[in-house]
Amino acid sequence: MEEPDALQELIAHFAAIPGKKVLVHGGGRTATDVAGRLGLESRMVQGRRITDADTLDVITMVYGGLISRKVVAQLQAAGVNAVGLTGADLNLIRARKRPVGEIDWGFVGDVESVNGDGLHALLETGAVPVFAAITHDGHGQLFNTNADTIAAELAAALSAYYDVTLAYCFEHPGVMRDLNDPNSLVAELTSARYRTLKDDGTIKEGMLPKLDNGFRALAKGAQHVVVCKSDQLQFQQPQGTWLTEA
Ligand SMILES: Nc1ncnc2c1ncn2[C@@H]1O[C@H](COP(=O)(O)OP(=O)(O)O)[C@@H](O)[C@H]1O
Ligand SMILES: CC(=O)N[C@@H](CCC(=O)OP(=O)(O)O)C(=O)O
Repeated sequence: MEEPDALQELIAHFAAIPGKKVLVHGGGRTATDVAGRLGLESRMVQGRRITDADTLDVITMVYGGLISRKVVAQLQAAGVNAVGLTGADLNLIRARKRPVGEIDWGFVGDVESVNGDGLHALLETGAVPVFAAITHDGHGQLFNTNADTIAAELAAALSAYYDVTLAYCFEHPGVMRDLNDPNSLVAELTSARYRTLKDDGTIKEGMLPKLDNGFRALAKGAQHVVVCKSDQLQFQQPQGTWLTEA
């Protein structure tokens, strides 16, 4: 979403999806860039950003401001009636501070609950919610929360109202056996196969939170989970990697 051309393409494909839809975005690269320009160093541990008070201000401005507004404006230009939200809006996503163990992540929140009724009511008005990766605790504290996790929690909550497909989009056709071979797509991924491919190093880095969250969403009721390229989004049966529980 942080490359203008890729964003334009994603917007066009997202706009073409029939039915009700929700978009979740991060913006970690831009947050790191803006923080650096303000003299703040960014530190990631286990893929999560250590978020002190200054960093929380930056991510609130970048995800909830700059990126959210740009995405909403481009969706409006594509004919999608988008509304930009954080988890604090309409009390949609509550979280609690990630407990301090060996590491204190600062203002990083783990999702506690999703206001499914509120989100369902919003979707039924015809609005298309666009979520920044920000949650709140209900007592005035905002949190930085991983975007893949938010998408999984929203998909699970919405599965009580709709037949939900959770799609994780990125630059490859899906989970690959070899990232340099475009013909090595893993079309179907069971949790057992995931463990094997993780253990032998085939699946790593940024793909791990997508798949961990994807399998959790399936276990919590989401009907379908796919990892794919954004150009597959408009198809009813996108090509990509479909997660299955067995
Ligand atoms: N087996 C795999 N198949 C596809 N992508 C993989 C695999 N293993 C690791 N990855 C990496 O996961 C990345 C996706 O995660 P990431 O870039 O962190 O996503 P985002 O920033 O959109 O959350 C890909 O760019 C790719 O480099
Ligand atoms: C707690 C935590 O790490 N939050 C992420 C939220 C952004 C995200 O998840 O999205 P991208 O991967 O697209 O940046 C972060 O600040 O990087």
